[in-house]
Amino acid sequence: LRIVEDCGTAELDLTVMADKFSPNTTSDVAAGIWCPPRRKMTQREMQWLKWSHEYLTVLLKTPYAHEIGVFLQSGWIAWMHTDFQDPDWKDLVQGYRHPTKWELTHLFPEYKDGFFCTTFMLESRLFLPWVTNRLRNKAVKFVERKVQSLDELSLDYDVIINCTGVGAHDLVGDTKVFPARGQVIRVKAPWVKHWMLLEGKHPYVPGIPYVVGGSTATLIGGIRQERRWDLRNDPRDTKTIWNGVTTAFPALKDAKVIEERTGLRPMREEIRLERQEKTDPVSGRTVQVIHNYGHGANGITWSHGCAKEVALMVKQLLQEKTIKSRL
Ligand SMILES: Cc1cc2nc3c(=O)[nH]c(=O)nc-3n(C[C@H](O)[C@H](O)[C@H](O)COP(=O)(O)OP(=O)(O)OC[C@H]3O[C@@H](n4cnc5c(N)ncnc54)[C@H](O)[C@@H]3O)c2cc1C
Ligand SMILES: CC(C)C[C@@H](N)C(=O)O
Repeated sequence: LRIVEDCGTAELDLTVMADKFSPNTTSDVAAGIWCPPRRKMTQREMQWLKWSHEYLTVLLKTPYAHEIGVFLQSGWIAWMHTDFQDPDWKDLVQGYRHPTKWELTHLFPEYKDGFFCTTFMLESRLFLPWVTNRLRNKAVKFVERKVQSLDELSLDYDVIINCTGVGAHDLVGDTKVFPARGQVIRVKAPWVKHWMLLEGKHPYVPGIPYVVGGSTATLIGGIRQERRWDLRNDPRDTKTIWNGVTTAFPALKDAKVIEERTGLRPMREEIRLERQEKTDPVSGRTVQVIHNYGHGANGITWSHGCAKEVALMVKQLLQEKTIKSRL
């Protein structure tokens, strides 16, 4: 969508290729809260976050924001330790502050610190169908296909944008990418109006439970299993989620279950967003690859900022006239 909006379609013939489309992607499993990781950010990462935030600000003011899953929600991260450090992006979200004494005493007993803020929600299960329709209306093609190697595409396309998430591990043999398996339960609990995420080992709350209000359902979770690849819902994880969430937030005990989903967060030490020139081993034809994957537990948060940089790279390629038109 960013490429279409920033580069136009006049010069471009675009195809979106994937083995799974919405509602069957990792992004469809995500809660969709705009919350970056709490680590030191580079200047480039801060730029992506600013671009993402700006884009959501524009979407929020459209009359169809609610239909595409964009809205604001306030909430807390409660932190078990006293060493909590304010993140570099704290001024991008609204009203960032530490929890009050009342909140720590009554909402998050035993937790020591954390923060409260108001931030965006972007629900992929509503947003992705909207993007798909918009792209179809711009004559962008959609092809369901599993790609085994980028070489398969180098005869038919001038630019390949590799946004394969955890799939990049096999597709381009990037062993730095690995899954952090997550499982979530969508429940009917319209009384939940805030997100709450508990972090660190608590004396009696099991796991790392979280609750996030959505436009039609509330999402509860807290599973994070590194290097586990299977996508089936595991009843042991269901139990862990229920025990953690209902111990911390007893009002959820009677919430009706709508569905359970499992997804693989595409973990990588840093996001890979870079250009690479590839020469087809058989034909000798050169193709431009833009890699954009490895967004970890926060891919919805990064998405528009990274997409904007990809669009700038495509624009640059068009200016260099190194490509013709097929993406
Ligand atoms: C439980 C859970 C909760 C989360 N909550 C949040 C949240 O609240 N906020 C947030 O910012 N992030 C959250 N995330 C993280 C976020 O979901 C991911 O970072 C994001 O979805 C990654 O998006 P992606 O497009 O890179 O990957 P995906 O959504 O996995 O999309 C990759 C696409 O590439 C295709 N593909 C892969 N390999 C191939 C191949 N070889 N051939 C063809 N197609 C291929 C796939 O079929 C898919 O269509 C959460 C993740 C989980 C699991
Ligand atoms: C919903 C969020 C509080 C947590 C989400 N990023 C996850 O990876 O599960």
